[in-house]
Amino acid sequence: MADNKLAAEKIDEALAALDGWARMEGREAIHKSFRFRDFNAAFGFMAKVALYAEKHDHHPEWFNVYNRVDVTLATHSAHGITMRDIEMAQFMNALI
Ligand SMILES: C[C@H](O)[C@H](O)[C@H]1CNC2=NC(N)=NC(=O)C2=N1
Repeated sequence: MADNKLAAEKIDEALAALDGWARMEGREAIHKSFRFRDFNAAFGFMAKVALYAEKHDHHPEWFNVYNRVDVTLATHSAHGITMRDIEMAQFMNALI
């Protein structure tokens, strides 16, 4: 079930195939820092992710400065990392 917290080994297995993503220290979440050519490219990425987020009712935590988008993914309702986070990370990686 997509809403169940994943076991540590499942997360590591998934992250091995997810370029740039890593577990966060001190929090059950995954993180990646994306760099783009400029703000327009960064914001275009965010716009596509925003549509995905609304469609799937799953929303990223992110911080944008110019061409940088720092993303943290966790499933708040599960207090941890679920397949929803892995699938969103896969979607983000497929956009770049
Ligand atoms: C009410 C609404 O469905 C929930 O708050 C959704 C919205 N987006 C969410 N996003 C994330 N990342 N985790 C959640 O638990 C979550 N819950």
